Amino acid sequence: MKGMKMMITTVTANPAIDRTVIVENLRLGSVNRVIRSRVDAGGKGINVAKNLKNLGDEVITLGFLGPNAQYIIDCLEEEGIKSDFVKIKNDTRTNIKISDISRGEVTDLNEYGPEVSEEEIELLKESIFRYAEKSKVLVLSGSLPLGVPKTFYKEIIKEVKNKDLKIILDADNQALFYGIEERPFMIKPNLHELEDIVGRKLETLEEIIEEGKKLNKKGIEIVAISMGKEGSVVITDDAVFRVKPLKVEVKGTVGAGDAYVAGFAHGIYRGLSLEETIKIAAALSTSVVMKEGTGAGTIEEVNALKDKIEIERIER
Ligand SMILES: Nc1ncnc2c1ncn2[C@@H]1O[C@H](COP(=O)(O)OP(=O)(O)O)[C@@H](O)[C@H]1O
Ligand SMILES: O=P(O)(O)OC[C@H]1O[C@](O)(COP(=O)(O)O)[C@@H](O)[C@@H]1O
Repeated sequence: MKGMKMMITTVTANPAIDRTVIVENLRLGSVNRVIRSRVDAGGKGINVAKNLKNLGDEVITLGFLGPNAQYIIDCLEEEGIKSDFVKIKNDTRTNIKISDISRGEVTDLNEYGPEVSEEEIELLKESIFRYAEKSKVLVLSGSLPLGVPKTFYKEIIKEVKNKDLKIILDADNQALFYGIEERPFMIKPNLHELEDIVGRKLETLEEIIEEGKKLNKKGIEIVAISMGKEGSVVITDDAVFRVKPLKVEVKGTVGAGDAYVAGFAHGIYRGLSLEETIKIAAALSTSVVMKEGTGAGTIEEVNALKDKIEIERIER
């Protein structure tokens, strides 16, 4: 077993305590009553790890964690998820999610996150390098807290990239822009993030696919573009797939993108076919939108939804 790559590592540079408040007919500038509220351990890599643990994969999650974030550690321990965070001086952020059940909309108020020092950044980098050696899949997700250079993901990809380690990058803006330059194995921008990096609005599916293909041509093997209630498209060297959304009762969309990424990490880790992987990703993310708060999907939910996912091979 020595030297075998056994695990998936997820990185959350900017974890969050997600506080979801459920309201009816949110009125800005007025007093609103909160019907109920909940707190979840959040942040993209943490959510990916929660889904992967539910699917039975060997996963560890890394990142920065402030002195106020014992709650996150407790949640992860309770779910049996391994973690190895760099403990930092400043507090982890709290992200507020206002879920308006009358309109079926969630409004996210995401903080920038704590200021992180150069020494703390070095510690996380070293830790990622160490775990990458033992990993088959490395998931780099989410925003970067203050003080972390926008080239952070790019530098990591450059250092650890090799044919035995598949890197999934799920970031936005400059962190994604620079990260792409080192050609991770996969990226999963949502439509808005894709528009940000291409610098224009994309009105049609053809335009979206065109831009996805350009990214694939740069050497990114899987470009998955998620489009919320419109489903997703997946572009590889060999094919373009349109993944139809399922019509379900939506209770909260927070964590849907992370579940989608987890589905891919799972499929890649287990060597599943691309079509099976896409179905798992779509099923996991669908199960998350059917839950309040920052949800994660389960094996039972994936099994119940997976075969309902329709995938259309549109070209190549
Ligand atoms: N309203 C919705 N109805 C059904 N499925 C949804 C809905 N919103 C998201 N999803 C599922 O979750 C996936 C990821 O959602 P998306 O909102 O694009 O990600 P992100 O959270 O990264 O913005 C979609 O491709 C789809 O499978
Ligand atoms: O790191 P970012 O981009 O600020 O996003 C953090 C937020 O995104 C989440 O990870 C959810 O992400 P998705 O809805 O894209 O899956 C929350 O848990 C967290 O509050």
